Parts: sequence; C-alpha cells; structure tokens
Amino acid sequence: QTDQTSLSLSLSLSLSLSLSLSLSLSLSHIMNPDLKAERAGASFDPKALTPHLYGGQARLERFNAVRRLIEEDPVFRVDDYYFASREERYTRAMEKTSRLVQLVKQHNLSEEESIVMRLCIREQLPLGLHWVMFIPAIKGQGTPEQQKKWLPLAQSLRIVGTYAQTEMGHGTFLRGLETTATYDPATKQFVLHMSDHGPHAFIVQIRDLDSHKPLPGVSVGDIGPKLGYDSMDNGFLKLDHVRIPRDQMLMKFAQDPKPSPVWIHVWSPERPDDFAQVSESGAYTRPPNTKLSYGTMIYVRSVMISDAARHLQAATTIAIRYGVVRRQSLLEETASKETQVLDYNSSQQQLFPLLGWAYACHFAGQHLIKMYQDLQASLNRADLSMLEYVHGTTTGLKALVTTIASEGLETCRKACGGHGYSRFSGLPDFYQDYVPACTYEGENNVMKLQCARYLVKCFRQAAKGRNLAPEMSYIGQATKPSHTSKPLNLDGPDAWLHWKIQSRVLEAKACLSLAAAVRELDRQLGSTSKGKAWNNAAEPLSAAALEHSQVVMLRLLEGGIATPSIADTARRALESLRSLLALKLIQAQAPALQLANLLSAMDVQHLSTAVTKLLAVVRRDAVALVDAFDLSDHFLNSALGRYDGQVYEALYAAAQKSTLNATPVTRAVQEHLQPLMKFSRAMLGMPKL
Ligand SMILES: CCCCCCCCCCCCCC(=O)SCCNC(=O)CCNC(=O)[C@H](O)C(C)(C)COP(=O)(O)OP(=O)(O)OC[C@H]1O[C@@H](n2cnc3c(N)ncnc32)[C@H](O)[C@@H]1OP(=O)(O)O
Ligand SMILES: Cc1cc2nc3c(=O)[nH]c(=O)nc-3n(C[C@H](O)[C@H](O)[C@H](O)COP(=O)(O)OP(=O)(O)OC[C@H]3O[C@@H](n4cnc5c(N)ncnc54)[C@H](O)[C@@H]3O)c2cc1C
Repeated sequence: QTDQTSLSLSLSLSLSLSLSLSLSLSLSHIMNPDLKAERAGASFDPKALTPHLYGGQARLERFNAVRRLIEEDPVFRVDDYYFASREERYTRAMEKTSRLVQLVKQHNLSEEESIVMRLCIREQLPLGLHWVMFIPAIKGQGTPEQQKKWLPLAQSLRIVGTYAQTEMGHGTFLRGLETTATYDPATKQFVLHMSDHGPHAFIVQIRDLDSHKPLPGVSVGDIGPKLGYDSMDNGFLKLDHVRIPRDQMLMKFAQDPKPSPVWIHVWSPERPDDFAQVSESGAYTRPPNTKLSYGTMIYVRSVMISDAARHLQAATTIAIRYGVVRRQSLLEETASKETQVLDYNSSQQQLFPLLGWAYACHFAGQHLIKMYQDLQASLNRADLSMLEYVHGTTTGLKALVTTIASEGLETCRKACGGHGYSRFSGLPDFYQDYVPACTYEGENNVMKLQCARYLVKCFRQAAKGRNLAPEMSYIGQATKPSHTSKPLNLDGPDAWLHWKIQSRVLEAKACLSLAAAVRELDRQLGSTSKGKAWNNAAEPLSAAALEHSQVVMLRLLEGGIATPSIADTARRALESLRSLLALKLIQAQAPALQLANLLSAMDVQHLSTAVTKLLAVVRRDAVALVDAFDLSDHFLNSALGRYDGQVYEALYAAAQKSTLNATPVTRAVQEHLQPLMKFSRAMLGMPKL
C-alpha cells in the first residue's frame, strides 16, 4: 500500500490569446478624490510599513525588481483573464510557467526570488504542486542518496512531479488507501497496483520523458471542470501492476536504526497500524513514528497560512478601496454628498476584523514557516519531540484561517454590492480559486478534530500536574475549577485596549471551551466506545480547537506588531486593528463569558463602547493599512480595487470587451429571439408604438 508520489511531465506550452480587456490600461491616471483624501488623512505613511512586511527595505526592493520582470513581460498580461475558456486559461498558465522559468534562468534568480515571482502571477500555475509538494516531499522524505539523485532533476525541471495521494474512495482516511506496493525480492522492485490498504511515498514515473505519453500500466488525465482552478489540470491516475525500482520508495524515516541497504518499509497485514521495516528475508523493525511519512502535509499546511494572508490582503484591499470610492444613500438627509459605503457601521464591522486577520495571517505565516524549519532540523537529529505540537498547531490554524479567508473573500464580495458580483471586481475568481483550501490538505472538520486530540492530551497532562510546552501552558487554567470565578470589573472602555486584558480573556474563553469539551467527551466515554465518544463530542471539541487557534493567531499578530523595526505611528494603527479583532472575538463570546462569571454586565457595556471607538480609529487608517500590503493593480486585476480608484471607468471599459458586445445584436438574439418575436407579432398582431 502506498501513498504514491507520481512523476509527470507537462510540456504543452505557447498558444497566445487574442482577447483583450483593459482594466488597468488606457484609463486616465487621475486619483479618485475620495481615495486621495483618505491617503492624506491617514495617521501613518504606509510606505513606512511596507518594507517591514517584506522583510526590510533591501528585500522589498528585490521583490519590486522581480515583480517588474513579471508585470512588464507581455506573457504575464492579465487582459485576457476574464474571458478565456478553461483550456485557454490552462494553456496560458502553462505558457506563464514556461516564461517564469526562462526569466529565472535569464536573470539568475535565487530560489527565494523565483518563489516571489510565482506569488506575483495572478494565476494558479499547473506546476504549483511540483514546487509546493513534489520537491518538498523529496526533501522531507527522501534519504540523502535519494535527494542527491532526484532533487537536481526536479529543480531543473528535467522531470516534473505531482503529489498523487488521494484516491477516489479515500482522501481523509490515509490508512484506508487501497493502492498496494508489493515488494518483489526476485527483481528488487515494488509492484504498484490499485487494491488493499495503507500509506507510503514512492516516486513513480507515469509519462515517457520524450513523448510525454503515459507509460504502460498507467492511465492518467484531467478530472474535468471544477468550481474554480480553471488553469489547473488536477488529474486522475490509475496504476495497473506498475513496476518501480526498490530505491524509489522515499525512505528517509524508514531505515533500520543499524542502517543496511536491504531494509525497506512496508505495511504488515498482521499489524495494520504499524509501518514496519522489512528486510529482504522478511524480518520486521518498527519505525520511530508512523506519522513521519505525513511530513509533506505538515509543510503545506504551514505555507497555507501565508497563502490565506495573500488572499485576505487582496480581498480587503479591493473592498476597502472600493468602500471609500463608492457613495450610496444619505446617512443624514441634510448631507451634501451621499455616504461612502465604508462609513456604514455594518461595512466596518465586517471588513475591519478581516483586515486584522489579513495582518494576523501574515505574521503567523512567517512564524509557521520557521516552525516547520525547526521541526525538520529536529527530525534530522532523530528528535521527534516537536512533531505532536507542530501537527496539533498546524491542523488547528489551517482549519481556522482557511475558513476565515474563504468566508472573508465572500464577505468582501458582498461588501462591494452588485459590482462585487462582476468578475471584473476580482473577488469571484479569488474566491473560486481559494475555497478548496478548506478541503485540500486535510478537510477542515477533520483538521479541527486533530487539533482537539492534541488539546485533550495537553489537558489531561496538565490535570496530572505535568508541565506543558510554554505555548500551551495556559491550558493549565482549564483544569482548575476556580478559573471561572471572578469577573474582570474593568474601570472603563479604555481598559479593554490593553493586550494583556485581551489575551487573558481570549485564553480564559478557550480554556472554558476546552474544559466543556473534555467534560462532554468524558461523559460520552462513560457510556460508549472511544470512537463514538469522540464523534458525539465533535462540536464542543471543534469549538475548543478553533478558540485555541484564535489565541495562537492573536499572539502571533501581537508578536509581529511588537517588532521594534515598525515605525511608532504604524504600530499604533496596527495595535488598534489588533484590539478591534480581539474585542470582536470576545464580543462574539460575551454571553458565555458572562455566564461563566468572567465578565460583568458593565464589562460587556465597556466592551461595546471600546469596539465603537476602535471602528472609528481603524476607519481613519483603513486605506493606509491596505496600501501597506502594496499589492499591484496587475495582481489584483480588479476594476474595484485599483490604486487610483477609477472604478466606474474601469468597469465600463472592461464590459466593452465582452464577447457578447462584439456585434450590436448577438447571434443568440438573431437565431432565437428575433424569430420568436416575429412569430408572436404574426400571431397576435402588432399595434403601432
Ligand atoms: C508559494 C506558496 C503558496 C502555497 C499555496 C498552497 C497551495 C497548496 C496546494 C495544495 C493542493 C492540495 C494537495 C493535497 O490535498 S494532498 C492530500 C492531502 N491529504 C490530507 O491532508 C489527508 C488528511 N488526512 C490526514 O492527514 C490523516 O489521515 C489524519 C490526520 C486525518 C488521520 O490520520 P490516521 O487515520 O492515519 O491516523 P489516526 O487518526 O489514527 O491518528 C493517529 C495518531 O497520529 C496523529 N497524527 C496524524 N497525522 C499526523 C502528523 N502529520 N504528524 C503527527 N501526528 C499525526 C494523530 O493525531 C493521532 O495521534 P494520537 O491522538 O493517536 O496520539
Ligand atoms: C482543488 C483540490 C486539489 C487537490 N489536490 C490534491 C493533490 O494534489 N494530491 C492529493 O493527493 N489530493 C489532492 N486533493 C484531495 C484532498 O486532499 C482531499 O479532497 C481532502 O483530503 C479531503 O478528503 P476527501 O475528499 O476524501 O473527503 P472526505 O474524507 O470524503 O470528506 C467528506 C466529509 O466527511 C467528513 N469526514 C471524513 N472523515 C471524517 C472524520 N474522521 N471525522 C469527521 N468528519 C469526517 C469531512 O469533514 C467531510 O465533510 C485536492 C482536493 C482539491 C479540492
């Protein structure tokens, strides 16, 4: 049984499109006066914050140089994006990939710069999995010899790979995978076939290196249209007794403690939960941890936090810029101008916390990449102590932030009213391409429950008086009955602005939820099996996982803001944003906090006053806070999110390019409506108009 890492080649290039749509070109570059006023009135200069977000001035300049390479190259133009068919999108994405690789070579760019380049391209690239999963799988799972053989081939694109783990019948339940890898000692080969159980990683060549045609025994193709991801050829794969050499099993973690080249790592039907090592003669040795082969998933879950940041940054940039340009209705009848929609309390309540999440995901993303690197370093020293913590943390954060980002994209679209529904707003496409993040790399309900397993373990250890990892030590409160006893009794709304108060309440609430979840789990365990008990307690367990993950995210946001290199004015704006996000989370939990006697009625009243004040503070800097992300018009590809705010001109210009406007009367009208109307007139007669 395998989790197959398959090798595929995708070389179909070129094909340029003739459609052209002008969202950012040929419009007057006059700044919309409302946006201009917002920028003039901000409390800080976004240009002082941007370098901090990009890792310093030198890195920002390098980023901009790389970005220019993309945006000034006609291959990466985005004017055809909204009218292309799926095949055209896929072909253009492949063309962009090919050009990207040429540019990297031509300009001798580093790996980091080539990643930056990929981030600047407003398209999902069909080779994305090659870079995000295939290469990391070899790095994380391959022995030094395997890395030496395969990495140069993959990095130079002499071979192109994907990550073929999920089967038609199994995605979540990896132990249920039905593909087998049967070792044939006579030929020293694995035979891969679709049947039976279990997970391990193999490199399998699926296409001929020259013709790109599938090899014997391999059936492979595109799975067909999806909700989004039009530029990607997500594939199906069928293997019929395909043979691969023994050394194409990735076995970094499957080697005998006393290394011997003949040891291999396969599933044993007698011990289905173990992944034993097997010698050619059939002797077994246990691996150090059966979950080490899941490492590539931990890596991708870590980078997904930054991906959520990028999507939330794009969505809030579009909705907030449009929110100051768009005027609608009169807040007061005597007003001389209609109200900017961003002045409506309901818009602010929805958009500003999302802006806070965009920053939180940004800082958390940086932290998680570092955490993954630390994990790899410790695993390389055969130290497994971090594994459980990293798995527990990444599963919870993955579930939390992908939910917030995908729901947030839709919230931003709705905040833009009817124009948000136009694809020219950019938001529907960001949404379509982002929303599968809730499913891939571990479905979110399942990820919450994985995080909860870790939390329950921490709870039980704390209850026994054992020390927890410093990041988890706050959970100790959950085990003490006294933690619900005293309300805060703050002396006014401003007391709510202190991080210490905010974190204390968020932690206390997370502890309340964890304690409640454990109580329910234990109640269930008293009357039913472990599996059923976990299933019956899934709701409180999931809530506990989300609230713990909120605590982690807010701490990482605070940690990011507290960095000394941020200018004081920008820091103050970010602190207000963090306070608003924290207080909105607390406000959503206020009834439960009051019931647990953690907040008094007056605390809740002060909380509401503090939120109202903070909305006004954040309102002043909202445009500066999104400008600081420094996302280009090219990347946003949005008529509503343009830096210059010329939204109506852009929408009108874009609509002119609709293929339905190519002729004054459409073919559909000529062929179907006109004959129908003619028939109706002939039958019923036509009065003079
Ligand atoms: C440039 C940057 C842009 C980036 C953009 C991103 C684009 C990305 C594009 C991506 C495109 C999409 C690409 C794709 O989608 S690739 C396919 C991704 N597939 C998945 O993610 C599958 C999800 N399923 C699983 O991960 C596992 O099967 C789960 C976790 C559900 C259960 O597993 P299983 O049934 O086998 O085990 P068990 O339940 O008996 O649990 C046994 C014990 O093991 C622990 N355990 C479990 N797992 C781990 C672990 N990893 N490290 C350490 N420990 C782990 C577990 O907590 C439990 O502990 P305990 O409680 O018993 O002590
Ligand atoms: C765009 C996209 C790209 C993808 N790319 C890849 C790829 O490159 N390589 C790859 O291998 N895979 C890929 N996948 C597959 C993806 O990883 C799986 O879809 C995902 O892991 C979920 O598995 P599933 O589809 O089997 O869902 P299921 O497990 O069938 O889930 C269905 C429902 O059952 C629930 N459920 C299942 N198990 C449990 C449980 N134990 N507890 C509680 N609820 C449960 C889930 O919450 C969900 O609501 C991709 C998926 C998408 C959408």
